[in-house]
Amino acid sequence: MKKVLTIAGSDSSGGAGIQADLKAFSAQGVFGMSVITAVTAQNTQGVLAVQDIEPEIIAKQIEAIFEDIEVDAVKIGMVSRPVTIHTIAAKLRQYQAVNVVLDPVMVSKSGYHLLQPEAQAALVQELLPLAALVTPNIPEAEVIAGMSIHNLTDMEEAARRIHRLGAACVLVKGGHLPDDATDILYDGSRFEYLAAKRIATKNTHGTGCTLSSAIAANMGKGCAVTEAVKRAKEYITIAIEHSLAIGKGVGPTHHFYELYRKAGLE
Ligand SMILES: Nc1ncnc2c1ncn2[C@@H]1O[C@H](COP(=O)(O)OP(=O)(O)OP(=O)(O)O)[C@@H](O)[C@H]1O
Ligand SMILES: Cc1ncc(COP(=O)(O)O)c(N)n1
Repeated sequence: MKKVLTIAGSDSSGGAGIQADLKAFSAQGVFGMSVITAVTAQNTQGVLAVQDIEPEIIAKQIEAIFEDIEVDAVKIGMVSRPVTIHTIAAKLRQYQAVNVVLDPVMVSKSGYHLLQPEAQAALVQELLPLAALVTPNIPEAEVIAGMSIHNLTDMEEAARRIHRLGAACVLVKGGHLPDDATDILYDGSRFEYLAAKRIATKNTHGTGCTLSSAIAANMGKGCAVTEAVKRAKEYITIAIEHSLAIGKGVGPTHHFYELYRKAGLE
């Protein structure tokens, strides 16, 4: 079985972060492992509090895994602060981690700054060059590329700029634009459009976490980036179609729908 690691924050409500990542890994049939960077007290309505994990413990978690287990892919999510980023980058370089997918989480759907603004530069300088793929949403792509994005042409230009900053491939996600949910993948030479009809639901908590984890899982299974992104896009679309009206706010996606359907448990 392939073994895939998520380095991210814990979401107590189970819709985003580490919890979403591990559910997506299981649904994709890979063995999931986790390095927790921060513990958030969070639900479908917002983030109440965050406790960052000390860098020594983050480093030890990474060491514990890489010293013992072969890691087929790594997904990086919430990284909070500069010292967290330095620690993760140094350890991933030390262990020559492969198939690194970076979801540059900045602000939660509820508006909480999960990445301190002063950590943005470190994320770009230290984590982007380690990434086989980076998956910014529109606001994140705007910050990293230093431009505003209103349409698909702007998304292409942002992808070019982010590629120049050191990421091997860039997936700019269109979930935040008003039209169809079209994402654009750029590998430094060509653009690939991944289109899906916009699903009318408010329950999109953790969509970016789920997508990047499903991509990492498929890369861990040996897919090239384009194939991994195509499979993950199909997965996130089904997970949003069957998203769950849990809680009073923005509910989570439904990871196990496909498995339930196949087993006749729907
Ligand atoms: N309403 C929707 N219908 C269909 N697909 C959607 C919808 N909203 C988002 N998506 C898709 O979900 C994936 C995640 O995109 P999105 O832009 O929401 O990421 P994100 O903002 O990083 O997510 P999050 O911050 O919630 O983890 C993309 O493939 C996007 O196209
Ligand atoms: C621990 C953690 N990681 C990532 C997100 C982003 O997800 P969203 O934008 O849906 O709030 C989150 N809310 N919490």
